[in-house]
Amino acid sequence: MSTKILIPYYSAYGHIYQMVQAVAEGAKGAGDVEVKVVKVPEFDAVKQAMSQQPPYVEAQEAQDDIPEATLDDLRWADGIVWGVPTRYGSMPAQMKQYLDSAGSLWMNGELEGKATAVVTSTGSVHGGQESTAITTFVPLMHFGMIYVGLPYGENPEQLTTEGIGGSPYSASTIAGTDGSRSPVEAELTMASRLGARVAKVAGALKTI
Ligand SMILES: Cc1cc2nc3c(=O)[nH]c(=O)nc-3n(C[C@H](O)[C@H](O)[C@H](O)COP(=O)(O)O)c2cc1C
Repeated sequence: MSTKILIPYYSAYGHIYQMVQAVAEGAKGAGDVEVKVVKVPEFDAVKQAMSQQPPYVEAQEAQDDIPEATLDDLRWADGIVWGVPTRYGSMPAQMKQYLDSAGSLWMNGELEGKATAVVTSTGSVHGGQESTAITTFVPLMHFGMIYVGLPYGENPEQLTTEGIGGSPYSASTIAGTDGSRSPVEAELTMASRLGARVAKVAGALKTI
């Protein structure tokens, strides 16, 4: 039976959306893998507040066809890669609301033993690349998931003094303080490798 990888994400301006597409490609390339990309619901208040901001409106329109994340998606998955842009050094409330809505799954241990990983994005180089991944790790441990990082051996791009994303804790990108930077090849490559790694780990865990 194929390994099922779920990629729930939130992306206001499209950077995380690009990164999770790379994760999906990597996961699909890892063998008999089925991938589902889903977006967590946006808040009405944010939709309204941003309705006159073209970068937000255009990025949302590009995601129109992506289905909204449900709790059954989490049940369906063997492995889950979360797409989590930074808000004040940690996850956005939209993503937290989705995690909080999964209380019944936590109570029933339904996510225990599933492989998991994080893809993140910040405005600036030091704006929370690592803190967002590490703080997202915390609820994932409460769910009993098995966290998959981004090893240096497989991702030598991390060994750099340049301002690019990627750390042992997560694949990541930098949006730029005005949002004008797009994910670069090295960041997309690391995201893709992370997708493949989670798919392989999730597949192996199914056999235990
Ligand atoms: C309310 C808010 C808080 C933010 N906080 C941070 C932050 O703490 N550090 C940072 O580098 N960028 C911060 N940003 C920038 C976002 O992280 C950036 O827009 C995002 O990573 C882009 O991803 P997206 O295009 O997928 O939405 C913040 C943006 C907003 C709207």
